[in-house]
Amino acid sequence: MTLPPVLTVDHVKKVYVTGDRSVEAVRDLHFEVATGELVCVVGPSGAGKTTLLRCIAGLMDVTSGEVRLEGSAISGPPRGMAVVFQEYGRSLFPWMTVRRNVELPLKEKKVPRERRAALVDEALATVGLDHVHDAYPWQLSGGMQQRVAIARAVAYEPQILLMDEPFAAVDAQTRADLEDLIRRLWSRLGVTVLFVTHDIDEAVYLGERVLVLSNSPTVVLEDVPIDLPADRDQLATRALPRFAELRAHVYGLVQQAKRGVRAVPADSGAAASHSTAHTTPHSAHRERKSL
Ligand SMILES: Nc1ncnc2c1ncn2[C@@H]1O[C@H](COP(=O)(O)OP(=O)(O)OP(=O)(O)O)[C@@H](O)[C@H]1O
Repeated sequence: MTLPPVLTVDHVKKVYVTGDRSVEAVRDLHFEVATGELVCVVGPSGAGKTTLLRCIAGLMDVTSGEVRLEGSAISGPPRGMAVVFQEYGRSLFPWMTVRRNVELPLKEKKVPRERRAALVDEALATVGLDHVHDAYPWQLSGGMQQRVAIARAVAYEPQILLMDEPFAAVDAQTRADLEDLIRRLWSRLGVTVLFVTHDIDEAVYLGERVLVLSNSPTVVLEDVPIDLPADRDQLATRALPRFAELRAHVYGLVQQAKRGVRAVPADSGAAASHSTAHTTPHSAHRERKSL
């Protein structure tokens, strides 16, 4: 049985208009994300990745087309979404403790006090920060602050978690740890994740699918299924020949996108030619392990 899409991006177009100038950032983006999928989005700089995420998050109106969450059109920030941005320093309130930062959206959602406390405790424990409840964000490292931002998103119990370059500002080791944290959270909570990144290796390592965008005005150049085993490991997964094939395929697509290619033949790449060990989102769910 196929699950209905939790998210539908239905022929979305976005034109920025400033005075008498207009920029067509997104021309015609169309894709669906099924419940429980982890989908990564890559594309050249300026392809419209942030624009797309802001439209999905209801932070900006689309020019035409529609974004639907569980079949209902989005016309403002929907309750069922949480967003983690790159600038953790700006997304946390420096005058509030870690605990208060994580709790704030739950207060706004009118979650009762006891339930709030339980959700905050669990989220901070899940990201490995149960020892810093009373610290202030500025007392923590960059990687820890980004964990707080992730805990805040997770405590909110979103149907869909949007992430915009969330690890771009942390060091390589922390980045690898946070990637594994996202895989574990996704696996344990069954949350749907849409993850925007510049990093092709990261997209292939994390995703069950990678959407490669053309350059602006943007369309989906290719929707690449990532048929790697669901249980991922920074060393073993990245050493797989299939990982190298997929990385090369996505890299090639991004290079084409930079040159202005806007459509690729359906049977052109490694991704399409490999069918063994394919892990669908639903079979992946069955294989996932607990934290
Ligand atoms: N507020 C705005 N007003 C006018 N044009 C904008 C605005 N924001 C973005 N753009 C334009 O829209 C296009 C897409 O920008 P966007 O920031 O969404 O791309 P991106 O893929 O996220 O870029 P990057 O990877 O460099 O972060 C670019 O041409 C950009 O100049």
